[in-house]
Amino acid sequence: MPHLEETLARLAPLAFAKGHGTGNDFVLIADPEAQQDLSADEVSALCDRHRGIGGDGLIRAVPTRHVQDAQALHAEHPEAEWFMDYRNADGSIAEMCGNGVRAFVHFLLDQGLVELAPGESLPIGTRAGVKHVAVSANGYAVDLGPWRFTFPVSAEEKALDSLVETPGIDAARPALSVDLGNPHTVVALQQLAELSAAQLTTIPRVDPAPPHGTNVEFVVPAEPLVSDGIGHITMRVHERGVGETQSCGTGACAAVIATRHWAGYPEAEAWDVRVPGGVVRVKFVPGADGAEHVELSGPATIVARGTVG
Ligand SMILES: N[C@@H](CCC[C@H](N)C(=O)O)C(=O)O
Repeated sequence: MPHLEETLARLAPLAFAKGHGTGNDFVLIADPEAQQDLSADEVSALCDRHRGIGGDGLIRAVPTRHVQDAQALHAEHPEAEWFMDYRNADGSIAEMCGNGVRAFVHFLLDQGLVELAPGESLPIGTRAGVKHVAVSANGYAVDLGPWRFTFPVSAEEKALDSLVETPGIDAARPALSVDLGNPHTVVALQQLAELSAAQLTTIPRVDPAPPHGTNVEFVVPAEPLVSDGIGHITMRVHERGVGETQSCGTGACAAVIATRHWAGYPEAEAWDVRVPGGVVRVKFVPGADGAEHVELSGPATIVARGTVG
């Protein structure tokens, strides 16, 4: 791998913004002419926290029509003008990012690349299909579409499909896998003290190992789980391709999906997920396709704009 400083120097002058959603932070790049298809080394250099800009991921805003592996999506959904090209901090590609897609729309608005009237939603192309993002009371809400258990589970089963070993947690714990376009493995813990004790500086060992890796969420349900119609859980996450992050939007949805299943589908109009970086809200909404969709909402902020070099 070339020296990090040389990699960054070659990219100069590259305009970027830095943003986050509940502390899940991103380097954001506008690429309207599709001239910045960055290599894994370039992404990890930009995301380096000591010698780069720093971020859990990098998001390139590129017109969908210019993205080679999104041609089918573009043909089917020409309305999704902008594509969220999401990369983890290590340069790997991820299919979806819930906090990222809110930051992405905030960035498009900030750069004057789109307009979003109150009550309207903006269709965004992603590797997990088209997602609609609208302004919400707490920032932005994204319809992440239908979700599924990675392995089929009946509503009656309190299913657990894998075991997760984590330093700081005494024994391997059972977990449930959820697919939100990207992979998740949710581990239920009983106590907040156990959640704090988990050491997430190394990758939790998931057995059987998911073929493309996974994001691992550790979740503690509140007692009572639902109060005043709102479900409450606390979560920490180890993200694939990154490490522990302050928040993970798709992870929060996976954690709610698993918790609701384990709890026998209690009535709740929404779920608040407390993460180290704040709170995101998860709702189940009927989709136009007849399937149950999961909606994520929360803040998105731009903290800086600059140029590499
Ligand atoms: N932080 C994101 C998820 C980012 C991608 C993830 N690390 C993966 O590899 O699947 C979110 O807010 O959803």
